[in-house]
Amino acid sequence: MMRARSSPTRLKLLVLSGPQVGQSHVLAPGAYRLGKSAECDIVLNDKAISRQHLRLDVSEGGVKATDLDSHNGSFCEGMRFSELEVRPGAVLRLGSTELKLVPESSRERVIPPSESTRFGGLVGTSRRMREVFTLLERLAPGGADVLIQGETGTGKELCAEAIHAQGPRAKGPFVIVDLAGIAPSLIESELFGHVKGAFTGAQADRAGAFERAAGGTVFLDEVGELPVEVQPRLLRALERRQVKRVGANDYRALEVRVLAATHVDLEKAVQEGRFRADLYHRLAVLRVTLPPLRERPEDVPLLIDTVLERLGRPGSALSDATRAMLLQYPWPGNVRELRNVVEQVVNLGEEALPDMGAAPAPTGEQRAASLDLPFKEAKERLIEGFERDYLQGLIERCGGNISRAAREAGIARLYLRKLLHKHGLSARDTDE
Ligand SMILES: Nc1ncnc2c1ncn2[C@@H]1O[C@H](COP(=O)(O)OP(=O)(O)OP(=O)(O)O)[C@@H](O)[C@H]1O
Repeated sequence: MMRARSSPTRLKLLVLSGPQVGQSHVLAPGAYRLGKSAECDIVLNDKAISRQHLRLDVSEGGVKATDLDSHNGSFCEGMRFSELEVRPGAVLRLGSTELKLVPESSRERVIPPSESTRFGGLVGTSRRMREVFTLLERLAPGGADVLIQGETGTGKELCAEAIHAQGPRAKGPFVIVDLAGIAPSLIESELFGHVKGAFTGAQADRAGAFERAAGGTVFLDEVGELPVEVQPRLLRALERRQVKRVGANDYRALEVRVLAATHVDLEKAVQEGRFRADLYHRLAVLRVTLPPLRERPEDVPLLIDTVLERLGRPGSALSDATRAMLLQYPWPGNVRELRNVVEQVVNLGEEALPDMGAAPAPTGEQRAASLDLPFKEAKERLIEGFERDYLQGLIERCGGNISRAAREAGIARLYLRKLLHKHGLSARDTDE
């Protein structure tokens, strides 16, 4: 096999299940054959795998997987494929063997997927979600603080509720603080409370969220929005389990579990100086990452049924054709968007489907395909794709700041917020 002398980001293949579970294979650039035959580069002794089952072509540009006409087929995220560009994080399944592509430096270990397809209100049949359930089953009863990461709509709040409900302080209060929805100047008092006269408008003593959550759990949503000057205070509260109201002199000891969630990459925020490294490390001791829905389409059918059940509607409320369409969609707004679409279809009928809003950005191939559609539909698709590309670039350029992005694009902030919402994108709505 040919190997290049060096490669910048090497990948490895982690065997998640099957007879070789726990093994890993570093993938230098080159071609690899996977199968039961001893002649293969990666031998997998799995009865349901063909002698020569799959080929992986690894180059610096990526990894291409080609099924070698195997008897039982090759699958990725529940779909059978004959040829596929595999991105890091993807899980391939051959027979009863699952293989995950991860960076070589990854310290990720094999997590056995939970037997259960739910944890509290969270449901999911995919391996990724059942791994999350295993972590949650281990973490929740201990009562430790947990950082929950995931894109918007992936279920972070639901996850926090479930950790609280299955933790030692389940009988205590569950207090939510949405840090993105509070003016930065009021955050400290919201969290820790204040004494009368501490600032203009502080007309009486007031307990903060930490005190109100005493004996229970405080959930800090969008913790990445915490102003830098308040960050040392949160760090102190986490380390010493005590808080001081704004304007007070004394600290009060608190028995409280702290759960925090973020949809932004906090590690990047640390590198950019927007988030303190010490606070990040304290928060990230125990982490749970909820995968985006587009990486686990196997979960879509159960999620649809769960939404229908919550609406008190039978599974037959959605036709097979609609279900098939929902399976194809990339869900930029994740489970929240799926829930909204199912509700819309149930209430307005299946003709509501073409107005699903956030159409995916069309690839070159899809753009060409849309030339076959009726003019109006083709035009709408292209515009949606353009909007999404434009907004993504804009938000990235403006560091996620809505005010700056609206100024740069020459549109009103409210309109920009609506557009972002429509496309399941998020940004910070703060005044600079
Ligand atoms: N795995 C899941 N199973 C069932 N329902 C889910 C799941 N994930 C999310 N939901 C539902 O999707 C909606 C959005 O979830 P939630 O509010 O917890 O997301 P979030 O990650 O906190 O979003 P944001 O970052 O925008 O605050 C809720 O209605 C929630 O009940």
